[in-house]
Amino acid sequence: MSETASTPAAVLGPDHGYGPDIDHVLLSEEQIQAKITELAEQVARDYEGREVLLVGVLKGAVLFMSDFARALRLPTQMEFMAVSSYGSSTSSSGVVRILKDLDRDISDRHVLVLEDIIDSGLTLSWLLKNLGGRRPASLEVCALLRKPDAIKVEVPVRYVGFDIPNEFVVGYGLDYAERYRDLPYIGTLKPEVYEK
Ligand SMILES: O=P(O)(O)OC[C@H]1O[C@H](OP(=O)(O)OP(=O)(O)O)[C@H](O)[C@@H]1O
Ligand code: HPA
Ligand SMILES: [Mg+2]
Repeated sequence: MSETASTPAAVLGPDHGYGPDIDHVLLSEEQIQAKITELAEQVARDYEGREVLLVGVLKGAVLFMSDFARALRLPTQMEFMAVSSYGSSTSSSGVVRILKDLDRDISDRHVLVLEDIIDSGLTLSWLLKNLGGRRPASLEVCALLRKPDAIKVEVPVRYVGFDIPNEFVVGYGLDYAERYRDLPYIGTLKPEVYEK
């Protein structure tokens, strides 16, 4: 579904005042929430009888983590790692920096990494190597979004919400220069926003 900037506010839902900056909505709040329910049901089936350790990749995955954890009907624990490779740019620097590491040892744990987006794949590829070295019992990825046409490094991903076109998107955790993370939907920005 692709809606235009003229989509009525009632359809878009709350936009926190960002509405004028949005070019078009790629995924509505309803589509995102329905997909999360679907992903959580699949994960609950696959991990039945095991305790899952959700590792949220900050900051982008913060909204996804909070909705996914509530939808997942399994006992889970949560850890967060903060990494950054984009800064204020719309393309990856390719250099992944750990801003905050996990608080606990993950050896022998069933780790499910929650990511908001796989774009070039550089962040996740680096992260999986890093976490894999800590000897978890299992290590899988659940990503809400993936851009198949932007991939530079193939990464094994067990669960994917949506494959999307190769456009820079914001909302539902995803930022441009730290803005728009709080939007409940995912959309693109008007070109003039980048020129500001
Ligand atoms: O596949 P890639 O090209 O590596 O891009 C994906 C990563 O980029 C974003 O994080 P970012 O570095 O912007 O940090 P943030 O989550 O704090 O916004 C996003 O949240 C992913 O972690
Ligand atoms: O399309 C994107 N939007 C926001 N942040 C991102 N980080 C990687 N890709 C994106
Ligand atoms: Mg970012």
